[in-house]
Amino acid sequence: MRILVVGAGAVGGFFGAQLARAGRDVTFLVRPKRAEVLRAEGLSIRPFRDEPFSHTPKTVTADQLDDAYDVVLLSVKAYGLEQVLSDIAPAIGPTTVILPVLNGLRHFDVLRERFGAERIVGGLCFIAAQLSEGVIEQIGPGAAVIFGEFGAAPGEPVSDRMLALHSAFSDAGFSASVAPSIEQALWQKWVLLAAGGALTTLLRGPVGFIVAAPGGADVARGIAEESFSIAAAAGFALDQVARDRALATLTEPGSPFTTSLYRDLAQGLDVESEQIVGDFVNRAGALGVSVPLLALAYTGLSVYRQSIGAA
Ligand SMILES: NC(=O)C1=CN([C@@H]2O[C@H](COP(=O)(O)OP(=O)(O)OC[C@H]3O[C@@H](n4cnc5c(N)ncnc54)[C@H](OP(=O)(O)O)[C@@H]3O)[C@@H](O)[C@H]2O)C=CC1
Ligand SMILES: CC(C)(CO)C(=O)C(=O)O
Repeated sequence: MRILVVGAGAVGGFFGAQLARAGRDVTFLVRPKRAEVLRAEGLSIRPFRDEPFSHTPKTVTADQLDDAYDVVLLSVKAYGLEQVLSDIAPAIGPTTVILPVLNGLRHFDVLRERFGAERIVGGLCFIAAQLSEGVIEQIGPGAAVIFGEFGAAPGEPVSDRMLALHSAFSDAGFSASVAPSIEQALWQKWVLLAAGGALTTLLRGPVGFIVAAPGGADVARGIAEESFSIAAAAGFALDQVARDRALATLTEPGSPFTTSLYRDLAQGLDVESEQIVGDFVNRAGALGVSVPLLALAYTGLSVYRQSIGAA
């Protein structure tokens, strides 16, 4: 199975290098500058509490793409998606599966519109990683990619292409699984991410600092409850186990938990606030759910984007 990983940043670089190290046929679609760096230095990965490794990646730039791949793993930031739509077009054939692991949900409609719903599968990842000084560093435990066919119900037989994807992604240094319902899995992750992203960017620190500050744990619980309400109103209520797990993540004393949204903001970079928090808040409005804390966080992120000239 030929896999094209689009973007060799924190997420694409980590999962792509792990897949390549496990012997899978992986090519990275990168922009010319990144291609140059990768040619000179390779991809250096520092897994969390594990041996660092380097990989010499097979790379291609958009102008060199001339045939279809079996799987296109999309791992760019949301604000890079527009450009990617035209860049990847030559890689998309009649049976290509496009597996995006971007955060949020908006990109699925954009991809369906451009490449046809039949080529898009649901996907998400769990990892805490960053690219700094040329090294992709996994900064917390656990790495997982979860995927599934849209519309497949729990208990239904898994489609052949999901079985093939599962086999291609298995035993490669991270967890890979087919979700019983990818819609539910996407919402469950969105709740954790939007709540965690809103909380850590609003109060500007990791969960451990927030819950140790006066009123911090109340804000965390308030944001979690607002987030649970949006998912429930949208028809994707989290079960008690998932709620308890999310709440524990957002209120654990001493926890270093942040989010990619927070880490980007802390480094003065552009943030995916529209896709992660804005879309969430707007959906709450459309569903008649009151979310004052999430809305406040969204306002703060919008001010931040103006301050860095991104909006
Ligand atoms: N980092 C994390 O811990 C997690 C991130 N995510 C999500 O994963 C997605 C990717 O995030 P992340 O990996 O952190 O982001 P990064 O910014 O680290 O990586 C994105 C990469 O995409 C590349 N890129 C952008 N446009 C193109 C293009 N047209 N062609 C080829 N490459 C391109 C950039 O390359 P260039 O060098 O050319 O700019 C960059 O290396 C986001 O939606 C994020 O929210 C999800 C879970 C955890
Ligand atoms: C859910 C979480 C926090 C970890 O995968 C994430 O997706 C992110 O930081 O972007």
